[in-house]
Amino acid sequence: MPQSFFDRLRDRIDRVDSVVSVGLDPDLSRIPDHLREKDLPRWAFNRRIIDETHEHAACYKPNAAFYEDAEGWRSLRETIAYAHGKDVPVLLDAKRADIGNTTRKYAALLDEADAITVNPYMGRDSLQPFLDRSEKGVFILCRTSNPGGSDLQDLELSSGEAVYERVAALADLWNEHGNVGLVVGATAPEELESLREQVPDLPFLVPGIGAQGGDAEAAVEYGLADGVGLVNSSRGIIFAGEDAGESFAKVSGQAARKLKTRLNRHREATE
Ligand SMILES: O=C(O)c1cc(=O)[nH]c(=O)n1[C@@H]1O[C@H](COP(=O)(O)O)[C@@H](O)[C@H]1O
Repeated sequence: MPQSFFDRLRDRIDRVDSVVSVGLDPDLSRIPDHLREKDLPRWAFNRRIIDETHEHAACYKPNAAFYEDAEGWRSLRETIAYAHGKDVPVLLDAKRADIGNTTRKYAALLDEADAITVNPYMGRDSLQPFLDRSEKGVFILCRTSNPGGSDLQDLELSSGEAVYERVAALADLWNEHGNVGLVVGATAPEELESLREQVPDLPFLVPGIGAQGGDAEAAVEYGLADGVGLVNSSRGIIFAGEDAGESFAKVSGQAARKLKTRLNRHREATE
C-alpha cells in the first residue's frame, strides 16, 4: 500500500524540521520585471523561489487562482514536478467540490498534486471522489481566515453548535482513510483552540499569518495533531524580496528560514 499523505508529510516535517507551507501565489503584477519576458513567467519565478526555500518547506501550496489561464496551467505543472524533484509534497489550494459527476473530474487534480483544499458546502457526495483517494490529503475548509469567515461559519445551528464545528464533526466522520485535515485560519485563534480539542487527530492547514496578521503562536500550538500540520505563508515569503531585483529569491529563502525558526520556537515550547 502506498504511504499516506500524512505519513509522507510527517517524514518531510522531520527531515527539514519545519512545518512551513510556502504558498506559491505568483501574482503576475508583483513578479520581478526581468522575469516577465520569459515564456512562462510564473514558472520562472516559482523555480527560483523553490531553489531558495525548499530546505525550509514542509510543503508547497500553489493556489489555483494564480494559474487559471493557459500559461498558468503550464507553469503550475512545471512547478509541481520541480517541487517533487526536490522531494517536497505539493498541496494544491483549489477549494473545489461540485455535484458528483463534476467533482469526479475535479478529483483528477490529485493525479499530480499530493493534497488539495476542498469546500464542504455541498456535502459529502461532493467530496467523496477526493476522500476516496486514500493516499492523497484532503483539507476541508472549516473556519477560514478572511474577515467574512464568520458570516456563515460562525452561525449557530439548532443543535447549539456553530457551522464550523459541524464541519469539523463531519470531516472527522468522513475521515475513513485517515487522509482528512481541516483549514483553520490563524486569524481565528479561539476557534483554532476549540477545534483542536474537538478533533484532536485531524491535522490543520493554518493560513493567515504574515500578510493577514494572524497568530503564529496559536497556529503552531493548535494546528498540529501529534506534530503533523502546516502553517502557511504566501506573500510574506514569495514577495519578501520584491525590492531586491534579481536577488529576490534569496530574500524569500531568508524569509522562509526565519519563519521556520520562529515556528520551531513555538513547537519546542508546546512539546
Ligand atoms: O485554503 C487556504 O489555503 C486559505 C484558507 C483561508 O482561510 N485563508 C487563506 O488565506 N487561504 C489561502 O492561503 C493563502 C494566504 O496567502 P497570504 O495571505 O499571502 O499568506 C492564499 O492562497 C489564500 O487563498
